[in-house]
Amino acid sequence: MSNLPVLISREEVLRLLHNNSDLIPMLESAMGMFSKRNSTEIIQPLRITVPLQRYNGFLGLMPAYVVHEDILATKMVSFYQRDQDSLLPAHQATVLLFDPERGDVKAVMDGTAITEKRTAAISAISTKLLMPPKAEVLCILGSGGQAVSHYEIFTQMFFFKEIRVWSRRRERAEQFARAVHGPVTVFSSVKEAVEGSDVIITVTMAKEPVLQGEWVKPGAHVAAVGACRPDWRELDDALMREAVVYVDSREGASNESGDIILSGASIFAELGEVINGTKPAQCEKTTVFKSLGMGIQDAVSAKIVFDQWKSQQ
Ligand SMILES: NC(=O)C1=CN([C@@H]2O[C@H](COP(=O)(O)OP(=O)(O)OC[C@H]3O[C@@H](n4cnc5c(N)ncnc54)[C@H](O)[C@@H]3O)[C@@H](O)[C@H]2O)C=CC1
Ligand SMILES: O=C(O)C1=NCCCC1
Repeated sequence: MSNLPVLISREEVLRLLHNNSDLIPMLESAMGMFSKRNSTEIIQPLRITVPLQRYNGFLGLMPAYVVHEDILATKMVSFYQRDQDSLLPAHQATVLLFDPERGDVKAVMDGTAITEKRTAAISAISTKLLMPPKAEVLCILGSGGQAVSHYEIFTQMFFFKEIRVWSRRRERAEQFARAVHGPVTVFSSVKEAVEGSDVIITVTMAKEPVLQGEWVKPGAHVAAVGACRPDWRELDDALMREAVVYVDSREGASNESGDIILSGASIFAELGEVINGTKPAQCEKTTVFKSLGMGIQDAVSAKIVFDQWKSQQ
């Protein structure tokens, strides 16, 4: 009979991934491996998304097998476009980590925390590779869970002289500023927040563009994390067409990103190709990294959490 899986809570996942020195190198290694398209090394089908039209939401299923590390996992994530006043969460996820040989589930862990941490870590990798030299001003558009996790890892990994935040409701941006452990300036308009910024992170639930290319400083890097449906946008056509566009996965971006599909922008490279050195990082140009999220990112993060958790029992 198989053993019962262990349950790892949100608090434990956050604690085990906080400041974890394995997260960035393991994500980079998996992304690089993915971009080699060697199907004996990485198996990751396109995300299955089940629309929940009645509730304005989706259920995403994200299985992945990282063969060289022998990590088999799947994430189930629900996400909803809620009314501004709704008290229900926008995202909830669970990750199942399997024993690939036996086929049983070793751990069931909070996937919402994994999603927050790994998505921010991937944006930080894109920024490390693609930001202009001497980047001084960071701008965050949005003030939810991803905004917080991005603030945390970006302040750990980089030094910005100024960090700005904008949110649809100013009081939410002020709430964010009180919640994070460090300086941040609240802006009331996207244009003012963005102008002069060297790195811009978009972490909104917008369906229409919030960021316009004409506001973006030439040479800036944009880590675009929201708008994960083929008809949703965060960035306008001008930005998508003028910038050099990088993605996490060509298949994911071509199927799921409204910013790419609707603007007709061409994809220059995957992040993994830059990591592998097979495509250049065009830091002198305006760059957009369009992130959709990948099962391998969850699998690698779940393995780190499980190994750390086990070592502390
Ligand atoms: N690329 C990836 O791997 C992942 C992407 N995401 C996406 O990142 C985005 C942020 O996620 P969370 O912070 O977890 O969500 P959240 O619900 O905690 O925060 C969303 C933020 O967007 C703002 N917002 C909502 N509608 C807006 C609109 N029409 N215009 C401007 N701002 C609006 C909200 O005020 C809030 O500040 C979402 O689009 C989510 O689907 C989430 C997880 C992984
Ligand atoms: O990768 C993920 O996890 C998600 N991506 C897009 C939206 C919801 C969660």
